[in-house]
Amino acid sequence: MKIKFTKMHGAGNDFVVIDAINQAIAFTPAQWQYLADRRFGVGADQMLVVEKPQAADVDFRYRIYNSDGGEVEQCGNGARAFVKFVTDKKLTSKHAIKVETMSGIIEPRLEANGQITVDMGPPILAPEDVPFDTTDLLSKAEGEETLWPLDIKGETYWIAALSMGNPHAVQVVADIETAPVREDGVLIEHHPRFPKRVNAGFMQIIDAHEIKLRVFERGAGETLACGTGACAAVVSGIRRGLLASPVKVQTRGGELSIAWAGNSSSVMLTGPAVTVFEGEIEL
Ligand SMILES: N[C@@H](CCC[C@H](N)C(=O)O)C(=O)O
Repeated sequence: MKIKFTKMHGAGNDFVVIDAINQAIAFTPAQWQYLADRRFGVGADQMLVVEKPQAADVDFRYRIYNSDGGEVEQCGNGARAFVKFVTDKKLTSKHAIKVETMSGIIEPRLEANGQITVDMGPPILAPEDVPFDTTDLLSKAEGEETLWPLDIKGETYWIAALSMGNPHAVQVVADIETAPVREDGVLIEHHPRFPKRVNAGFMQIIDAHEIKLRVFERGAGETLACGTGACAAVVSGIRRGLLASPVKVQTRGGELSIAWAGNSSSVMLTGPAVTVFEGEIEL
């Protein structure tokens, strides 16, 4: 079976995007892994699938697969690539669309300057909904945020646990360049207190309106940028009293901007989306 795809990226977080409205697909986890493989396949952090919606009043269904082949709830950088893809392929004539995901509806829109803003919905803060197991843990409060101790290799890291539809553990580090993102990231991802695993974010505060961020993503390893990771880091920074909206997020792949008015308001993610090439692959 030959499949048409588009290779895209958002701040260096790269994607294989597949139109499943005009071609039928049903892949095994091994086939998703093959597509994501940088040597034997196309190469991507995530695969994004465009489907017809199931719910009423929604334009599309957006499905997301990590490079390990697992389907996940949300991908912020991918949402920007998604709206560029459906616009470029003329699957819609709208510049603002409603998209159904595993974790609810998000609303990406094309800005006049070519950037894309996504209404990612409100953050989910209750530990049981992240999900994060707090049994017998003693938390500490910082501003409005609750920080939890996480034991990694005999050391205690104080993390904020929150969800943007997908789970995140965010910690503040003094220097992003020397932070043990890969070594500790994989241990945090698989920590038994996160039953669905977790994306591990490491943020360095530059000032109230700017951070540097690296994320070790669940199911994909360290990526050049993580959109939901940027949302989670900024929400936790604002709740800790360290940041004020809007916040510029410097990642290794480019710049994102996050705005959040607090409480149950939506987190707004702005950044680029780029098409790299089109192709066809035999599966
Ligand atoms: N790169 C993404 C997040 C993709 C999913 C994540 N790895 C997970 O498993 O939750 C983003 O831009 O948000």
